[in-house]
Formats: sequence, C-alpha cells, structure tokens
Amino acid sequence: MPRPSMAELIHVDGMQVVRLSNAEASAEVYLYGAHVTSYVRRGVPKLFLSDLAALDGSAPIRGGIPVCFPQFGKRGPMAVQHGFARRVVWELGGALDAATPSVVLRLPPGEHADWDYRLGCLLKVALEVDGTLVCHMTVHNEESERACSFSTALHAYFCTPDIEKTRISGLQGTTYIDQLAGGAVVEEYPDKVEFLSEVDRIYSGVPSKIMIECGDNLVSELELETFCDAIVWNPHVEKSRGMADLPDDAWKGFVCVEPAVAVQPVVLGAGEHWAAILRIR
Ligand SMILES: O=P(O)(O)OC[C@H]1O[C@@H](O)[C@H](O)[C@@H](O)[C@@H]1O
Repeated sequence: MPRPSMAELIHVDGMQVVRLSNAEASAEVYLYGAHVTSYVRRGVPKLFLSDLAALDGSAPIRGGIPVCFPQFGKRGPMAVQHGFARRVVWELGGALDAATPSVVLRLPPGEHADWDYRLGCLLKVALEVDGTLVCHMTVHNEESERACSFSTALHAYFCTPDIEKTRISGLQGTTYIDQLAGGAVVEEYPDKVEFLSEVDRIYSGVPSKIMIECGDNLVSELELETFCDAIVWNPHVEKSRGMADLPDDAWKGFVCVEPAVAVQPVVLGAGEHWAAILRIR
C-alpha cells in the first residue's frame, strides 16, 4: 500500500517543524528560517545537514536549504550576511495541506538593522506526486509609494558521496564572479565544474536545469524558474576548519548549488510582486 500524503506540525526539542510526506518522498521544514532541513526521495537523502548544526534557533542552520533574503551574502545594504530571513521564526501562512502535501510560510513583519522596507515574503514547500521537492518563493513590495530592491538565494546543500568525483553540469558558457579572486569575472568553459580546492562562485545567466553528478551517477537535478543566478560553493579543507558548526571533514560530503538573484538585485515598484521556483529531484 502506498504511504498516504501527510502534512503535520510537530515539535522537536522545542522547535516547530512541519513534516511532509507522500508515497515517494518526505521533507522537514523548520519554521525557524523557513528552513528545509531534510528531503528524502525514494529512500535517498538529498540534502546535507551538518552534525554540528544549531537546531535550537540560536544561529542559522548549517545545511538543508537556508533562505537568504532580502540579501544574498553582502550584496545589499545589510551588514548581516545573507539577510535576516534565516534567523527568524516564520509564521504558518494558512492550514497545512495534507493532500498535496505542502506548507506555506510567511516571513513575519519586524524591525531589522539596515532595513526599513515592508517587503512581504512567502515560501511554499511542497512534494509533487513523483516526490519532487518544490520551493515556491513569492515577494511582495508592500510599500505604498517606494520601490524596493532585494537579492536572494535558496542556499541548498546537496549530499554527494564524494566531492572529489562531483561535477556540476549545465553551466558551460555562462560567466561567474569568483568570490575568492576579489570578484573577478570569469567565463566558464569546461563542461563541468570540479572541486579540487575551495569554490565560491556566483554564476549568472544560468539555464533552467543544473545537474549534480558524482562519477557516472546523477546525484540531484535542479530546475529553476525566474532564478537567473546560481552560487556554487564548497569550503574545502581550510575554510571548513574555521567553521564551528561543520565537522572538519564534512566538506567531502556536500556541495552547495544555490538558485539566486544576486548579481543584479530585483527591483520591485510599490505594490509589485515577484515569484521564483526551485524544483529538486
Ligand atoms: O557561513 P554562511 O554565512 O552560511 O555562508 C556560507 C557561504 O555561503 C555561500 O553562499 C557564499 O558564497 C560563501 O561565501 C559563504 O561562505
């Protein structure tokens, strides 16, 4: 008998977590950060979560899919890296939908340093019938007169069996900003991105399909709508040593591929909406 579709709100060590599942897949979403911490399809865990991740709301969660909003990295007016959305508890934006199954989370209004715009943000997380994970992000400029700009990324950490055999395909012919070379702009010419040392790149003009492969196997596939950039990141040996919430050798087991709008910010006029979708399978 196939497992029935389900969406439920549970408490894990005092944190609110939504669990979604259907016959093909399951996912967990913390209300803290609207953060997908787990996605398993056909028995295969797709997202990396650090064994040292803070899961008590004291710091952004290392792994899963952090929501970087209203700023990716330092690309905006805020001093705080990746914006504030991954550091606040989001609200349920309606009843859980067990049939789909899905949950809608809403970024709560609040005061934040270096930010004085009213920008509404919703994240819908759903599982499709074939087990595909869908993250549907919408942003609404709630200002009555002012335009507002933002940058964003769904900072997904993908499990991979061996980073040294991992390749990202689909980016050939695009250009990237090399964050490790003072922002130099480089053309991507090999057909696959490799990880022989730290990689921290913002690719722009990316296609709608990006593949993560390990050896001859397809590990995960991303489908993007509206997101026109993608950050590819792996901290490798040295950077990992300096990260308190990541075991020293954990870098070998994940790669971040982060659908984004980061090179040019999105500018929304008063009252305007923006929407983007990431599908993972
Ligand atoms: O440690 P954080 O704030 O979660 O950021 C992790 C990484 O996130 C990536 O998106 C950035 O490109 C990297 O520069 C950064 O190191």
